[in-house]
Amino acid sequence: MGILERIKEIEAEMARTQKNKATEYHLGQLKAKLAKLRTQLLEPPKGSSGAGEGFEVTKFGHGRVALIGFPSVGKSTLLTMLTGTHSEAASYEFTTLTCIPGIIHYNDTKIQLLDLPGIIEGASEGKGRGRQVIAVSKSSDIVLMVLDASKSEGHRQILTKELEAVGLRLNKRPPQIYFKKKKTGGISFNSTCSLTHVDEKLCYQILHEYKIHNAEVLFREDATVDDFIDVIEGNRKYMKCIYVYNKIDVIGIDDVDRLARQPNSVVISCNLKLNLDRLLAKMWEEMGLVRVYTKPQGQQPDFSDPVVLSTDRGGCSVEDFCNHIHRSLVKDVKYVLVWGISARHYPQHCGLQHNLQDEDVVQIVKKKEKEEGGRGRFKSHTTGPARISDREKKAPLKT
Ligand SMILES: Nc1nc2c(ncn2[C@@H]2O[C@H](COP(=O)(O)OP(=O)(O)OP(=O)(O)O)[C@@H](O)[C@H]2O)c(=O)[nH]1
Ligand SMILES: [K+]
Ligand SMILES: [Mg+2]
Repeated sequence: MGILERIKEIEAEMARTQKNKATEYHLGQLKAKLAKLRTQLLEPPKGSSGAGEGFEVTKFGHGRVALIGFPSVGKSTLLTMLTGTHSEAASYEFTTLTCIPGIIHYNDTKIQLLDLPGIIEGASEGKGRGRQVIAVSKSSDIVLMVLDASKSEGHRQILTKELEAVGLRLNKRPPQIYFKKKKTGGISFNSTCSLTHVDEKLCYQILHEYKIHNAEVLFREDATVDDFIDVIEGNRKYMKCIYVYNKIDVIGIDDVDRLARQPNSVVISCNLKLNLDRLLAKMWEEMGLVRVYTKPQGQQPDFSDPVVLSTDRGGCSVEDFCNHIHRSLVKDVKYVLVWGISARHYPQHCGLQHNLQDEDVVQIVKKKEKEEGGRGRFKSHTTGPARISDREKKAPLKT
């Protein structure tokens, strides 16, 4: 029997099984079996390198955003509107057959936006180009799930299920469960809170299913059996997702209002150019990018060319900032001067571990190098925290 048939069989058995206290162990075991099969399904088939079959596009810019959705919801129209790169749009399904990259210029950063073929139910099991589309989504920093506001609201659930089936977790944080495999010593099971979804026996059984007999498990929150399986599998990707309801020009105002109030959702119309700026602002916010402006001694920072850091990728410490400029820089740094939100006063002397925030200004003071005299405008000891204002950015600097 193939993997797909076994998945179908287990899903059918789960659907038949009533959920109650007596079946909870059996259901947990089925869930673990299912998760193992899904992981197997993701492995490239034996004898293939796995290369060449996807649509790899070189990463570019400070972040990557993927457009995921059913066919003809307006993904290509949206890419063309936001990036100026033309991607063919038409009223028939599967107009787009490959991955088309474009660039969004926003807040002095460049964000790569990827248009992708439409995906359909069953994508996670290889229907259509689902597998390739999902691989590209996994490589991005956030996902925009594009939905047709005039179509069934069930589409959002179907797509979420498809993405979950391949290990993507949307708008969730990793479960607070410590898990470590050991060589010997059996299984030690502990929790820091009372558990209402699982008990020790259920967890042992799941571990048994994975043939794990020595491990340390510590639940730090009231997690579910699905969370526990996610932690054991260890290959889950936790991503932000914005639900983008397009085509609001064809629905009534009450429906627009209801959709707009759902969490993580933005309503737009490409045809009427409605709310696209709100979408960009939301996207920017969710990406959590941190722009840091470098200030050479005695000079004004270049406010059009930030170093862009990210908490999710690489971190936002002064050390990360230095590494971004040059790998060998860190060893020469004595301390840095920081102006902006992260500074308690202006300028604050900070070490490598200090965490920077969006729009901070940083001057690096190297070992055996004297810091700037007290004349520059940035030297003034303003009380923080405050952003460098737009006016300050535009004003000419006397140094
Ligand atoms: N009414 C309305 N139609 C739209 C809007 N945006 C796009 N469309 C139309 O929807 C149809 C599909 O648009 P596409 O951009 O090709 O959609 P897609 O999601 O890229 O489709 P595939 O590549 O086939 O998956 C086209 O006829 C567009 O003109 C909108 O805001 N309102
Ligand atoms: K289309
Ligand atoms: Mg398209």
